[in-house]
Amino acid sequence: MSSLTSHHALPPFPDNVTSAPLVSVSLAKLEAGDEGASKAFFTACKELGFFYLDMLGSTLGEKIVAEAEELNKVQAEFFKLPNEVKDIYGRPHLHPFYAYRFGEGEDFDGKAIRNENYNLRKDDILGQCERLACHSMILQHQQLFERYVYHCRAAVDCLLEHLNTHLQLPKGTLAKLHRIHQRSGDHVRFTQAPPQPWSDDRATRGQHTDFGSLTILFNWLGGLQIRKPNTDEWVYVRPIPGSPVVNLGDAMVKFTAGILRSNVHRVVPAPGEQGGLIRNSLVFFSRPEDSVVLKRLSGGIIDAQPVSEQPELEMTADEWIMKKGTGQLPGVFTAKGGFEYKGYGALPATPAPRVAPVAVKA
Ligand SMILES: O=C(O)CCC(=O)C(=O)O
Ligand SMILES: [Fe+2]
Repeated sequence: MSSLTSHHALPPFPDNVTSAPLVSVSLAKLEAGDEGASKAFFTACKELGFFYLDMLGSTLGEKIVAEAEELNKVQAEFFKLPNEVKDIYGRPHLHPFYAYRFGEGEDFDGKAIRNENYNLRKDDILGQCERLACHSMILQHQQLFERYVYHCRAAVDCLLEHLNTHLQLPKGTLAKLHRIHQRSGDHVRFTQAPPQPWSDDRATRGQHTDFGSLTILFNWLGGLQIRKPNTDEWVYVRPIPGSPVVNLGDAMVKFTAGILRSNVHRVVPAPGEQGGLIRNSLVFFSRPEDSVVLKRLSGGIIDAQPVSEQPELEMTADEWIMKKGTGQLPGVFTAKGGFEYKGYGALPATPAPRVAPVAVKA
């Protein structure tokens, strides 16, 4: 596998930092319906909401790994474009969310730097909407993007099917909420952070849960941290060649009334020697279809989850993404059916559009 990835060309992730206890789940085994792998996967989705998806030995998985390596080169090329060129594709003028964006920082010498990301939506890539303007170098790699989207979605569909089974939902329940050819907030994200000193402020502001369903994240360097459940302890996630990190987002918590976990995480400078390098990560976010209302599903083991008297924010996936993605819903949404606002500033002034009873994790 090491020849399939470029990790060997980078300084190693240090051994002297505590790393996150992510289990490894084999995609090949899940594809083959292996019961042990499926159980371990479901446990990881409930307990941590993060795991490694080992792509080795899966034809689909190895394609995804090879394509991620190619896209990693494309993103390095994209971020090298002059700032004024990248700004053409920036938010909010191009789009409030599916666009280029940067936050300002300082390098070790106090020089201004950009921490950048660029969201490319699935519906643009697959020609399912009027395409947002993008640079010609993105268009030159159209086929690669298309293959990547189809392949990541095939892996996501496999995971959703296993979840569907464990949740004892009617066959195809989750699949029907995530049809690839319907409009949704699925997107590919390029990210880049230059070497920079630790900043408490940036670390705190960066804490988040993902908004959607399942995220497939390729890391080449450390820097991703997760907060261990029920603690204030942050631990680094060690990058493993050929095994992207998969995590669950808010939608899965809402659909399952808190059975599944969307864990808080953040990105900080890579530890050790790796901290001297530009850090890129490549993210594929899957989301429910735009028109799906984010609320608990009926059926299977979800029906046994308690219902709280507290009102729940209830809106479509599209509304949720746009509000969360543009800072209108501060705070994180984790496993207990509610927001955590601590440390995230003031609550939004206007209440959310609709309310419904909230489900609280047992
Ligand atoms: O860069 C990373 O490792 C994680 C990025 C992330 O959490 C996100 O973009 O939501
Ligand atoms: Fe994230």
